[in-house]
Parts: sequence; structure tokens; C-alpha cells
Amino acid sequence: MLRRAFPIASQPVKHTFGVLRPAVGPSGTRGLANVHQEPSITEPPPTRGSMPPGYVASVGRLTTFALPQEVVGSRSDLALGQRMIDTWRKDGIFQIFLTPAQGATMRRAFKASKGFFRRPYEEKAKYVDDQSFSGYIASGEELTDGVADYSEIFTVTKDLPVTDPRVQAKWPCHGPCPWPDTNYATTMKNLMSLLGESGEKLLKLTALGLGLDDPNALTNLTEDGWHHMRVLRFPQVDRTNGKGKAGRGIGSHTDYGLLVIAGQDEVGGLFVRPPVEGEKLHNWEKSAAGFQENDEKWSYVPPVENVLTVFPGDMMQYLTRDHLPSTPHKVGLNTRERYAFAYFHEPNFSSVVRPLRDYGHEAKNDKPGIHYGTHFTNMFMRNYPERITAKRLMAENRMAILERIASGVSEPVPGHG
Ligand SMILES: O=C(O)CCC(=O)C(=O)O
Ligand SMILES: [Fe+2]
Repeated sequence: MLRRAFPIASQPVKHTFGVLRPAVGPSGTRGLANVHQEPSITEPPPTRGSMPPGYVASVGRLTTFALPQEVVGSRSDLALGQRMIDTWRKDGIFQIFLTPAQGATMRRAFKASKGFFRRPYEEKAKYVDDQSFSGYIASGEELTDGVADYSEIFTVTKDLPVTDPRVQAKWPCHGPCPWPDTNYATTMKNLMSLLGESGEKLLKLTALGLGLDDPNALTNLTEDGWHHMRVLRFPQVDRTNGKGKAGRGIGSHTDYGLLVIAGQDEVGGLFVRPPVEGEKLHNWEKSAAGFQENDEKWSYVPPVENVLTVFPGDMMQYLTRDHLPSTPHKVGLNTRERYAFAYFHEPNFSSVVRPLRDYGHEAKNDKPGIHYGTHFTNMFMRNYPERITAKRLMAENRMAILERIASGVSEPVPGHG
């Protein structure tokens, strides 16, 4: 393996993207990642796996950051925040090193995920809930831009007992998580809480990097945040059930909240679209799903051991008035089955997200704000119109309840108004 010393924090790192066509390779893409670390660390993590067949894309060489134990607003925190923002604006994505606790829990979570997805379809299909969108989503069930994906998913949303006042008040998307067993539940909850710690640090660093007057401007939104996670399996490209679109794991889309923090096994399948001059998507107004699905401006994200990838979601874009666009991404099926996690670090369900006052081109607050829970509900209704949860929501006219919550007309629920 090649070894070389890497630039330290204060020096910019040049990124290169090599264009590779799957027809001629690469099998076993290897390359060097750019590492943003203490000067003593000189070994970049090697990449693994290979690009899914049939896709045309450049191969991303991602910058990797080491997050501090704690974000205290020091000069090095500020420099790191600025570097993170520059990297998102250029590549749309970066990597962070896993902490040892995250690494250990991630391994347990992959094991639990494999164990669950290997169970018979008839059993898996029982793990759904009619109030929350948590639980099992079969391969060929999820729609992106109206077209079925082959991803097989277990979604985890906030696990609320039926006695929770919000569930009692029939808030849309609020309900229990239909766990397959206690080991699965404990492992996934642990993983989410450890990824959430990175999410909070990343938000503080982002606020610093943006130069916001209030360093807590972003983390104020995530108190009792509507964090959720998708535990994913993608079938081998020639072992699908025929219900999705050939070769496609998940069609091009953006995700909904502040940050997407994702982890993948060694197989490979994820592509991101680095910001392109002149392209502006506003997924909360008009669906970004299916956007430029088939052109060549995509960058393959090679799997790297012991890292997570991080990119902005729709609410980060809205808050920053497009300075940090929500990164479009898609997943292709590979020659082997693939396992992954996508964790979403989100605002509180009831929060109204407004463009940052002290940031952007206009000082005045000229945008109405987005009620995050309404945005989330709209997105899930769009993706799973046939799900039992969507049907109950419509039958009980819970959209009207949501409107009352969003306009502040509803009875406040203790602690969650
Ligand atoms: O499989 C991945 O790496 C990403 C999955 C994804 O984009 C999602 O679940 O929204
Ligand atoms: Fe996604």
C-alpha cells in the first residue's frame, strides 16, 4: 500500500476524481482518501469493494475528519468547522472516523441486521406499525419518484409507547417501533444514540464554521429531535424479486432533515452528486426524487473501514439559504448483497425551521419557515402511500391534527408543544 504524509488542518487538500466506467472496471477500486487529522497520522484508510455494474461515475476520494472529544469553540474547532463546510460545498460529502464505541456497536448492528433480514418474508412482514412508519419495508415496496426500489429496510423512528401523550393525541407518525426482538432493539437504539453524539458535535462545528452569532443555533433545534434510522439490505443484482427497477437499489433523492450520517459494509453501492453550478433543488417544495438519475455527474463513494459518511439534508439547506445544499444520492445494486445504515439527525417534530437570521445574503427573515413534522409526514406519505400507516393516517384525518399542531391551535401536549 502507498504511504504518504498528509497535509495538516490548516492546509487545503486537493481533491481529485478519476472517471471510471464500470464496463472496463474497476474491480476492487483502491485509492487514497484525504485525511484531515493530527499531523502524526499519515496512513489514509484504504477503500474497499467496487462500483456497481452498469453505472457511470467518477470515484470519490473523500476527505476524512477526526471529531474532537468535545466541541468547545476553540480555534481548532473553528478551523475544523470551516473545513467541513468547504468540503460539503465542493464534494457534497465527507467522512468522519468512527469512535471505538461506534465501531463495536456498528459491528453488533450489522450482525443483528443480517440475522433479521435472513428471516422468512412472512415473518418480517409482520413487523409494521399502523401509527408510526417504523418497521419493515420489503424489497420493491418503497417508491422513489414513483418507481419501486429494491432496498429492503427496517426503519426506526422514535419508539413511543401508546401511552405517550402525542400518540394518545394521534399525532401523525407517532407510535411504537415494532421491534423483531430485544437484542435488535437494544443494538439499534445504542447505535442511534452513539451516532447522535456525532450529530450534535457536527452541528456545533457547522454553526462555528458558518460563523453564526449563536453557536447553539442548530443544536437548539434538535432537543428531543425526531432522529430516525434506516437499516438497509440490498440484494445481489441478479437475485431480486422482480418488483423493483433493474439494477437500482434506491433512486436519486435527498433526505429530509439536518444531517445524514451513513455507514456501509465493504461491498459498495452509494453514489452522491457533488454540487453542480446552476443546479438548485428544493425538495420541501418540489420533489428532488429521480433528479438527473442517469447522467454522469455522480461520484461513487467507495467503502472505507472505520468511517461514516456525512452530508447535509433538506433542513440544513433551508436554514442556510442554499449555502449547504441537501446532497442528492442514490444506491446501485452490486454483484454481492450489501448492508448499510442511514441515520438522520433531525429537528424536533414540532420545530419550525427558519432561515438563519445572521446568515445568508439577506438579513431580514423573508421566508415563512417550515414545520419539520409536516415536512417529514409529507415525505413519508409520498414514499409509502399504500402502507397501513398511511391508510390509518388518512382514515383518521390526522393531517388535520398536524395542521392544528403546526399552526399552534391544538391543545399543547405536556413537554412537547
Ligand atoms: O445505502 C446507503 O448507503 C444509503 C441509503 C439511503 O440513501 C437512505 O436510506 O436514504
Ligand atoms: Fe438517502
